[in-house]
Amino acid sequence: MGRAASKLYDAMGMKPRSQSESMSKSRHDHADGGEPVAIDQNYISWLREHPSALTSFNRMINVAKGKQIIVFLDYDGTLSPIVSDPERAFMSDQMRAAVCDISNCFPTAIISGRSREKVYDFVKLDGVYYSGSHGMDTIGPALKNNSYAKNYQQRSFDNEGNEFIVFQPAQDFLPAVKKMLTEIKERTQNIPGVAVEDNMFCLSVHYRHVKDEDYGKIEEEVKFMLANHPDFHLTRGKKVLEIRPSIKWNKGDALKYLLEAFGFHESGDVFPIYIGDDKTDEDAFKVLRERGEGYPIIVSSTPRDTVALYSLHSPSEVQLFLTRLSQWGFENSATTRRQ
Ligand SMILES: O=P(O)(O)OC[C@H]1O[C@H](O[C@H]2O[C@H](CO)[C@@H](O)[C@H](O)[C@H]2O)[C@H](O)[C@@H](O)[C@@H]1O
Repeated sequence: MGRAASKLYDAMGMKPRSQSESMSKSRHDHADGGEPVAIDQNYISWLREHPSALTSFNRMINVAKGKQIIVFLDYDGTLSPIVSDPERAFMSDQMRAAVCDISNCFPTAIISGRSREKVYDFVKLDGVYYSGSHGMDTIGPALKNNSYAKNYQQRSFDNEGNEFIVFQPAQDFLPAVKKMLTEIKERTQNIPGVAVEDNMFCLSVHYRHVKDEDYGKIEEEVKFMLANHPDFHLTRGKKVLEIRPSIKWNKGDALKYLLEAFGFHESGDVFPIYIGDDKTDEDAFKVLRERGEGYPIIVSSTPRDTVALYSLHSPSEVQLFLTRLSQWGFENSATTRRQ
């Protein structure tokens, strides 16, 4: 193990396991050439409050034993690294294999700010449930009765004849979103570097490639447009302004909806794991904290304000975590359930 890595673990009072050892090595191994390494003390302190889900793995499994594990994943920044072109946020084949293995062990859903179709195009796995538009467009298993508005749920069948439900609680907003898509494209077309992404029930206005001095113009245009659409509001993500319908529905509500659809509404027998990197994932972390169950995990390489209890440093660590979890799932298939 690298000198810096062992220093990090010493500082945290932890004895690294073999898997986390190799991951720490890639993060902190620059010291092996003899050069002094600056370890971010703030990150180390933050890690004490949000321990690595890899180093806490055995503790987690002890609590999860006998319960139904359900895995919820964000997409950008969690399953794929943040890249400069949103159209090229591809997932690696290794990550796809890890998610595929997980979905063969436990019910698995991906909840993203992107449109549901776009996430499916990136992930391309059929054994996974998808929720797009920050949870406003969710495919879940078909429960006979659930407590959600029937008029926003549509029953359907996949190619193998399995029944599922598409739940779109923001359906009434669709015509307005389409109009706003055209309007915001026109309003920002002369600002170099802007990219508008159609996420079906939400719109993303990306400014990653916009000059700092032009940022104000984008915000102004978005706010000007929103002034005429009081049913919508603005949220902020990573170099992106997001226009969303003002309904009380977010990734946390989608998580609750899916838990009920999986048959675990108010059940003490479930162990939901949610992994995400963005502000919008905090709503899902909150739900797990309020329910007092499961494992909210933030993906971050820097100290961040979060209600998540555990952390992973990067998508590569997410992959390690999923691989380790599915290995445990396969080895303990008698004590785990796959719906
Ligand atoms: O909920 P998520 O799956 O995390 O989606 C949130 C937004 O992610 C995407 O944008 C972010 O990732 C891009 C690719 O790495 C990056 O270029 C961009 O700057 C980030 O903001 C996606 O394009 C958005 O539509 C999602 O809302």
